[in-house]
Amino acid sequence: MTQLSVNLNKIALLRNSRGRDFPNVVEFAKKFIALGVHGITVHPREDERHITRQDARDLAKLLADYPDVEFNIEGYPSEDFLDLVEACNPDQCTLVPDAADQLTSDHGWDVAWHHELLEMVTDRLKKSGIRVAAFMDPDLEQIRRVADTGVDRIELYTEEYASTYGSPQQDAVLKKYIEASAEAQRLELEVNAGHDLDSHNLATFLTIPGILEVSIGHVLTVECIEQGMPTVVANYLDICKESA
Ligand SMILES: CC(=O)[C@@H](O)[C@H](O)COP(=O)(O)O
Ligand SMILES: NCC(=O)COP(=O)(O)O
Repeated sequence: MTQLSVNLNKIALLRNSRGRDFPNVVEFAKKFIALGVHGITVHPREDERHITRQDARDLAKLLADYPDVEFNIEGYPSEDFLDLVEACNPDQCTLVPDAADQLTSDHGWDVAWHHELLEMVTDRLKKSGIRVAAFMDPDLEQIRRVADTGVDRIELYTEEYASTYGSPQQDAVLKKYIEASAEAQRLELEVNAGHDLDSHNLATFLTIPGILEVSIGHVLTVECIEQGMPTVVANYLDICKESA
């Protein structure tokens, strides 16, 4: 069964839009946990446009009381980010090659350029007992290169899958992800996935064998506004239960 990790970035974005602590990110984490999600994901960006460093610390404190709920912190491994991750000590850190001015995450690592950085950061975080994942395109050559950096997992960047879902390109694109996931597992890398997954496209994606975790936030948040959190979370958990 694939684990569902809910990304709280957009709850924080709403909170930041009014200059007071409402909606409260920790309270929404509790609501999602009460509905049965397996994990909480946040992506504290340098400009704190949504999740702040304090949010991450507050969530770390909350999740210490929920040992069965995983905490995943995503971000670019700057010194400031790494200090925050070590202070929060999450179950997992997902390394994302985002520049500070990017609108959102839109590519995986180019390991040829960043091999040394990934190797050094991974070694540092694993010494704290943190599982390390690398945010990757479904690119076989990049996945082969990342295998010897020491990362435990990859997170497949699924925007291309989501944007072609339901189009004539769907099957060819899905095949790329099937092959990328299989190659990662052949190299003894575990596989997560995320970005633009939603309640319509997720079930087909989870026909790919061995997807351990999906992290979902943007569309899930909108679906919760439309349909209510209980209905939406129950639907995602049902889909995750049926994963290959
Ligand atoms: C890494 C990834 O694809 C997402 O987890 C990312 O956190 C999205 O960031 P925004 O919510 O800032 O678009
Ligand atoms: N790693 C993906 C994630 O955490 C959430 O991505 P999205 O669902 O907000 O696109």
